[in-house]
Amino acid sequence: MKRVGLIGWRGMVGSVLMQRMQEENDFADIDPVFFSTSQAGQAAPDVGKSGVPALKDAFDLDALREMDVIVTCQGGDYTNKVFGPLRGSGWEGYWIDAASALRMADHSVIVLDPVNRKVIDDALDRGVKDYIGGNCTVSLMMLALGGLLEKDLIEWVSPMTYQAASGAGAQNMRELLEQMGGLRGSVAELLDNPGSAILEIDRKVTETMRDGSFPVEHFGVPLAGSLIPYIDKQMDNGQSKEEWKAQSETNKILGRSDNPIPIDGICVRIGAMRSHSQALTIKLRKDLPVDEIESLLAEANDWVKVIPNDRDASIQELSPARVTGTLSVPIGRIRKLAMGPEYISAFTVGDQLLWGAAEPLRRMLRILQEK
Ligand SMILES: NC(=O)C1=CN([C@@H]2O[C@H](COP(=O)(O)OP(=O)(O)OC[C@H]3O[C@@H](n4cnc5c(N)ncnc54)[C@H](OP(=O)(O)O)[C@@H]3O)[C@@H](O)[C@H]2O)C=CC1
Ligand SMILES: N[C@@H](CC(=O)OP(=O)(O)O)C(=O)O
Repeated sequence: MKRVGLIGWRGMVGSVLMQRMQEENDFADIDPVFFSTSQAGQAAPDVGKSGVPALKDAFDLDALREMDVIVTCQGGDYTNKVFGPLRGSGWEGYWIDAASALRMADHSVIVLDPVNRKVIDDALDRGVKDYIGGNCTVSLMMLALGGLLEKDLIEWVSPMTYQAASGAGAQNMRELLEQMGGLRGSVAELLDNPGSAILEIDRKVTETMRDGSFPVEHFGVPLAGSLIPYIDKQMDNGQSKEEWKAQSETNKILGRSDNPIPIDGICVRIGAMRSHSQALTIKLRKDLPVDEIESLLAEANDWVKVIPNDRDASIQELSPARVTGTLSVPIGRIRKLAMGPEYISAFTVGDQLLWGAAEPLRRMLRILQEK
């Protein structure tokens, strides 16, 4: 049984990973060892197994070196600090990581096995040891478009995203709710009176949002009742780092970095809690009928679900409210665009903590166990 070191397991992504591993009974097949950067010595979480040691220090290279596999959701700073010295000390175990730090490294593979199992298997055969989860928006888009990507039917994609607060972290989710509550509170009396003027309500809400006491410590600006058209760092070419990831990561996942599919759009943070949505403009390599496109998409994997392009099905099925907490990746609003027969639209939604972060990692751990 493989000794698996788990780091970052009590964070937001890590907790979702733990929950999924328990649901799928993954702990039965591994020998888990839990680490912490701040709580070494405390009791390990109960995963229904005896003999699990107390939390080890996540910076203790000797303890880490004893692991056959390390799974970390602790974040890029931790990876940058520990990975180099650990490998430098001769450790040859498998490193599975949610953070972006090693994604584009030559020695790593980005894992999304329903889409790139072959790339993963080839890498395992070549002795690659570093397997990194993709960016949430990228993984969710690729699961949704798997059927078209597999058949190389996409010439280019422009994703315009509507990303949830969870992508920015736990504190940001809390801040979004504080902002929502603050806005509601500022007009409570007016709302209680059905006869009050809506423009007065609107004026007060806007005033509250712009007030210096409005909670914006984590987002920097209001998100509730507003949006933020920039995610991650600023790059010199005008893209945000989140926008840059779309093309670079997708093509690395597909193993076609030398013949990349152009993918570029604008990433926007909206006031959803933990599911990302994206509106896609796609240029196909040829004119395909919509029903054929839908069949290809629907057949690609067990999680994608094609939603008919009608109003009721779209508003019921294609929303964060519907998708959050599930592994389902619905895609709908598929239709030909006015630009020509090769141009189609689509809209897709997915839980960014499940398929967007935790699920590809636990599945990679499963793949290692099969080997
Ligand atoms: N948020 C996201 O959507 C995504 C995040 N990622 C990656 O995963 C990394 C971790 O993200 P995320 O899970 O959001 O980070 P969190 O901030 O939720 O957790 C990170 C670590 O903070 C420590 N911690 C301190 N106080 C607490 C507390 N009260 N509750 C829980 N943990 C606490 C824990 O480490 P310790 O036990 O050592 O103290 C924990 O592992 C990111 O940096 C990113 O690289 C990847 C994809 C998506
Ligand atoms: N940047 C993503 C979340 C994330 O953690 O992405 P990455 O794993 O690429 O750093 C978002 O804000 O929604």
